[in-house]
Amino acid sequence: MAAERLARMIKHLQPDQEAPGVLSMQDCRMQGGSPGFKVALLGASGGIGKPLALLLKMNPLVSVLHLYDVVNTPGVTADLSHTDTSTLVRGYVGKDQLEASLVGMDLVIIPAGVPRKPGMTRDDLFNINAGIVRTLCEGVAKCCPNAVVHIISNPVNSTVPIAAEVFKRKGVYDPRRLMGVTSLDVVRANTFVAEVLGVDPQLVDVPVIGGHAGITILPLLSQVKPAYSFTKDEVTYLTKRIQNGGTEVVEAKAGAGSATLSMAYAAAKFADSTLRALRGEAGVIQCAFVPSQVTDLPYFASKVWLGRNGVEEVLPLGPLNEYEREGLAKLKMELKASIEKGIAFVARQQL
Ligand SMILES: NC(=O)C1=CN([C@@H]2O[C@H](COP(=O)(O)OP(=O)(O)OC[C@H]3O[C@@H](n4cnc5c(N)ncnc54)[C@H](O)[C@@H]3O)[C@@H](O)[C@H]2O)C=CC1
Ligand SMILES: O=C([O-])CC(=O)C(=O)O
Repeated sequence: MAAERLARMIKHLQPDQEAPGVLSMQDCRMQGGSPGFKVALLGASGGIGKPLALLLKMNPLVSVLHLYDVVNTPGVTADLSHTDTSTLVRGYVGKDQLEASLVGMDLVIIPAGVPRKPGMTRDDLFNINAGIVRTLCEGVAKCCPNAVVHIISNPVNSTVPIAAEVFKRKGVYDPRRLMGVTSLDVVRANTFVAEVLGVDPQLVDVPVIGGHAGITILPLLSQVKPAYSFTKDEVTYLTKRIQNGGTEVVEAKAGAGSATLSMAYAAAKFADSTLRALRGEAGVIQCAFVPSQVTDLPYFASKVWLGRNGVEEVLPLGPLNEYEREGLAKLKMELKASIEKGIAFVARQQL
């Protein structure tokens, strides 16, 4: 049988090396294995990284998965490589291996960086995470400048502008290929709205716009699907709970970090949508924090149409009610400051 013949040809695969003198896993794929995308996960040993790596390895669209971190990727990779899905997983550890982890990648997902503890804002993470995102994006610019990049590291409202400025400085910027991951806000909104409506959350779709911190997270409950007319109290409760979802988890974890499992779930869904769109599937629409012209801010989260090139079109916000218009007016000042902080950070750097 073909599968047995291939199995005999692959004697033993170490995470980072192909067995000498036998067909490489890549060769085997070229002889009939499932084609797919090459995905790198930077920050793969962390609270988000590990479950996200598992979910990506279970995705048939991912043919090669590179796990990069400054610690522990050999163990994570060895463990994950024993799961019987066809995705080839390789591990890379330490900054000397960053470039090798990035060469040839189609999609790079970045959850590297420190998480919040109770009492902190996402902006309190800026001083550490800004430099991490900058360095990782320099690697992307050098080794896989055409890759789509998903930024998870907080504060997303600043780290996405940081990534963009790095790519601009390196001459590889394509706004269609840079996305801040805000899908957890949508996942939370769907869950909390479904609780109020008493329906399956999989049937609910709430667009969430703005950014990814506090009041910059603005659910558009007037556009919920299936259509529903919430009371004023329901709108206030749901909006605050969605805006506070991250803090709710940070407080419950009491110093042990922030959302990891729900974030991995949301990131895996967003990655799957992106890959389906890159493959040519029509009609893929998700919310993301992207370079945008739908408001007067240069970056904004809203529904985007994903396609073969990444973001094909940033969709208009649609009709907002008075509560949402007020929320939008309030969030813009905070979001503007966070965006400018990211841009100013890169302007001060020698890249
Ligand atoms: N966009 C969103 O909706 C969400 C964003 N986050 C953010 O994601 C980030 C990661 O969160 P967790 O996984 O819980 O944190 P964690 O501390 O568990 O894991 C972070 C990982 O990044 C690694 N790392 C640190 N510096 C690195 C570098 N220079 N290169 C590569 N890897 C590096 C660490 O070794 C660690 O394994 C945080 O900034 C957090 O605020 C968290 C939840 C939701
Ligand atoms: O709240 C945090 O620090 C992590 C995060 O972004 C979220 O859970 O939405």
